[in-house]
Amino acid sequence: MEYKELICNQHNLFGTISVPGDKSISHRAIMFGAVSRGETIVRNFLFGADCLSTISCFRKLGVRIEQEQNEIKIYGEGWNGLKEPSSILDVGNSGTTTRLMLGILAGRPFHSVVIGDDSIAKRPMNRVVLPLRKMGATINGREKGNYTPIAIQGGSPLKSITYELPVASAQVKSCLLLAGLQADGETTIIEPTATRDHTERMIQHFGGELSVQNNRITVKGNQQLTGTTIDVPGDISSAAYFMVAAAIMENSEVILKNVGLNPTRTGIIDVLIKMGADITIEKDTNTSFEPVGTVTVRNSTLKGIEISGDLIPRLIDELPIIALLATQADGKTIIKNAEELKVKETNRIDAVAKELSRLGANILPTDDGMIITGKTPLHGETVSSHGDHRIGMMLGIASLICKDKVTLEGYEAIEVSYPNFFEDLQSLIK
Ligand SMILES: O=C(O)C1=C[C@@H](OP(=O)(O)O)[C@@H](O)[C@H](O)C1
Ligand SMILES: C=C(OP(=O)(O)O)C(=O)O
Repeated sequence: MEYKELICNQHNLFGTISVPGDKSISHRAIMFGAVSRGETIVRNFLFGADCLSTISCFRKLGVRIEQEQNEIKIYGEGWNGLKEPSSILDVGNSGTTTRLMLGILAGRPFHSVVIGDDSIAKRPMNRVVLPLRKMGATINGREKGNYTPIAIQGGSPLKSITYELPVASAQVKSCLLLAGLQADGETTIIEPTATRDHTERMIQHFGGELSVQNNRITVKGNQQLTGTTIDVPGDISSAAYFMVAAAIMENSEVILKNVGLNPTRTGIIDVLIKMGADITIEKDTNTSFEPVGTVTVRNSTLKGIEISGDLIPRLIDELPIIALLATQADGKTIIKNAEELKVKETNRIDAVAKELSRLGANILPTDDGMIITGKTPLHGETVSSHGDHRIGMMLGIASLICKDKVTLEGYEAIEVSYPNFFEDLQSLIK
């Protein structure tokens, strides 16, 4: 566990940055490139630990993936280009890699074993294992297949299904769409609430067929995809830390370029607007399959709001930094319907409440979210990332407004999605 003394007692943040590539899109670019025929070029790929785990797994599955300067080249040979791995597929800390890859492996005629770190070993896999078994895959694992290590044997032709998701999860939806692309017949996934649609966009970008009607997504089986070029937008989940920092620090203005503005991901912008933040959005015109633009945030007076319902999947990973934002807003912020936070890299309801309370925030964990009462001044303390990148970065921003020294335990966790987070933050401190 590494300790880092964080930057504290700052009053303004000023400048322009481009955050690194989107994590969800980077994972998918590797996976779709790997199962397509022909070359795929990925620009602005996120070189974070999670996406590197995806590359390492697909290399073990026999796919040639090369890094050339800042680009990744994937030499796909179609679904049949994947080969039985001779060693365990290690997903590290990445839930996205685990769940999406299982959807691909379910249709491949070989045996593989998937393992990850201690956090992955606690994250529920039944949400993908049960429907994949319905489609015909043989999956075994700890606690009847709910936890890694998981062994999967594909081979028998996959049966298409119509499946209503019990939880709003883009990972489960994507896993089943990836299996559905290899199945006989049409697979339909019904979502309770819209979740990020990067997989749907990517299927079409790689030349596949897909139809979306309201909350029903249908893919035809036995589809062969074709390699393409992907420009990964900047990750709005990473940009969120600087949006919040600029909103809560006196005399600040941060301009974020090339931020992904897919409407299934922009809940953080809706929240900032509703709380009274000074924020402007300028969409780029020459966007490809994912919208991007420039987001400018300046300091302003903020008020507490309720965050619940359909909004939750549109900002699920931003809730730790939104909790910090709420500590600097007047009145109560109530976060509801966010029980999914309990099964992320750590239990994010408990971790956020515990660490922000240590810094002096008034925050009450609830069964499906939290209640934050502001505005509270924050003070220095030793805090922990709980091995979770999003908690680590949220505390990195919190320390900026703490009066005195904050030490972060487990700061190496931020490698997962934003290896240069502290360097980029430092560049905005004037
Ligand atoms: O599909 C994806 O890329 C992701 C979906 C979300 O997870 P769930 O599908 O579990 O909600 C999100 O929390 C995760 O960071 C990335
Ligand atoms: C939950 C996250 O990722 P994953 O599920 O891929 O581990 C995240 O990045 O916040």
